[in-house]
Amino acid sequence: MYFSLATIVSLLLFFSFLVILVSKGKKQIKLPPGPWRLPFIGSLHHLIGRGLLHRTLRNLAQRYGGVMYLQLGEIPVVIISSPTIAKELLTTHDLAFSDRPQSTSTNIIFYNNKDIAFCPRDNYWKQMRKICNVQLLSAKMVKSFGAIRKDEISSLVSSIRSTRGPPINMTENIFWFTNSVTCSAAFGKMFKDRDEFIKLLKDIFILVSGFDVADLFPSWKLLHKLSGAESRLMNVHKKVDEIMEDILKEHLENKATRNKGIGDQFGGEDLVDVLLTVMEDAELECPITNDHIKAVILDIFVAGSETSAAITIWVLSEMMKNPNIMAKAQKEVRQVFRGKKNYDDEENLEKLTYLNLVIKETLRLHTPVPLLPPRECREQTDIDGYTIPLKTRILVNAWALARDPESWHDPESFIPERFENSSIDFMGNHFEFIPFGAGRRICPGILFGLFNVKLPLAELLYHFEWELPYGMNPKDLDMTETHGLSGAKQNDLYLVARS
Ligand code: HEM
Repeated sequence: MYFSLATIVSLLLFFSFLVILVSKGKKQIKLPPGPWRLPFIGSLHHLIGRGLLHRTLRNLAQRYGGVMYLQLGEIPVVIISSPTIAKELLTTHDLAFSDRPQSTSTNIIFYNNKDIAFCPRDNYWKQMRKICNVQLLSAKMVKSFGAIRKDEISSLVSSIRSTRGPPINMTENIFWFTNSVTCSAAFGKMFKDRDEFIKLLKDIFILVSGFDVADLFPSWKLLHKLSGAESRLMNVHKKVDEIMEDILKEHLENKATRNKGIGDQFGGEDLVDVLLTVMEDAELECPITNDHIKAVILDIFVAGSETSAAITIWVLSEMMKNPNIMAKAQKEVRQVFRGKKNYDDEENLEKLTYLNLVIKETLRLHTPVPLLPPRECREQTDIDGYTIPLKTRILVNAWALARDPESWHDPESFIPERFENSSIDFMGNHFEFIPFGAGRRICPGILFGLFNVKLPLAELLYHFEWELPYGMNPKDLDMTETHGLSGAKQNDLYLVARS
């Protein structure tokens, strides 16, 4: 059957007319403004090859506003860069925006997102957040890990003391410290595969925090295979799973012996013990299995260790760059600790007022998670006069909020004193400063993380004088941030320690 050209044109005109009529019948939605888009890739050309993502997004937001719309491949994304709009999103509309989108990498690593950080906001997430707040990361539990922290810090101090002269890779040492503390807290002191496990965690962090282009084209299944990322993820996952299975087996055997009253080979209760006890609770709304336990424990490592290590390294770097700040913080630590028999009691950390200001200012200037992990819109919502359609991904640029010139005086400079006599805190109430996020999804590990930052800093200031290697001028210290989604320092920090 053949149609003449005139018939085809008439049909096309008829259908276009129908489409216009139908769309006029629907309520018009007003998307937030954003840069121009290309077919297929959308706005990707505004981001690729333009440097660090959070900086590029801030530059675009300066042109298009605090709420900006991008089309990244097949994914609609809204970027929030204004404290007022962040507040509206994370308080008034938090319920609509507390879901997480699913991605291939987190699905593979976290046992089909059976963890807390990347799982959707469902009853399972609610149950696990509660267990996290009340048991795993409660103030009581975190304080009970004080002995582990003391042990690990004294190994770090001894190892630095024994170096006697040559530059020390502080980035590696601090990363090892935070992971060792987390390992002992999660698995107990007798964990035999610790070194292998910590190495694998580094790989996981790189794979999970990368910007995987394949995730932007979910319908192109082949792209995931071609990029090679999937097989790398499966490989690491398999190795980590074998180690974690062994840990669970050992803990179950230990629990059985303990129940028989034969004694405890592992020392006090660790996070795996707590989760195994939770697993036995027949009243749980969402029963948990070994995979859930493994996913939650991995979460604690991935979400907690790199962030704490990154911020500690930035504090050290900023103090090396600003010798006056270093001198003031060191004087305070020595005054507070001097003459005390138990100087390393963690209560003393609270008395380090100036060091706490330095940490706060570092969290502002070097936001460890510059773009908060993506949220997904679960119902169409109006924000600041614009419509955010269902399933849109939301990226809150916490880094941009912390440098917003309308909220901060001289935002690019490192000035710890700005927080003196200021009520601004990082508990998710001041939207110009949300290094731990805000709303229902706010970080549950703030206390655990802060102990892992304050303790090594205080001890390193107390025991050593610090110098840059090879007579380097503090002005020349490289402060470049890494690529990827973490805001860590790109190059390792090397320092010379004098006892
Ligand atoms: C300085 C250290 C840390 C920083 C800067 C940090 C930052 C963050 C941020 C920005 C989020 C996302 C919040 C949001 O979406 O609004 C988050 C979530 C999370 N963090 Fe932390 N974190 C730190 C330490 C820790 C530690 C030590 C742990 C565990 C021991 C931890 C466990 C988690 C978990 C489980 C989530 C997911 C929460 C959810 O989605 O419900 N974090 N963290």
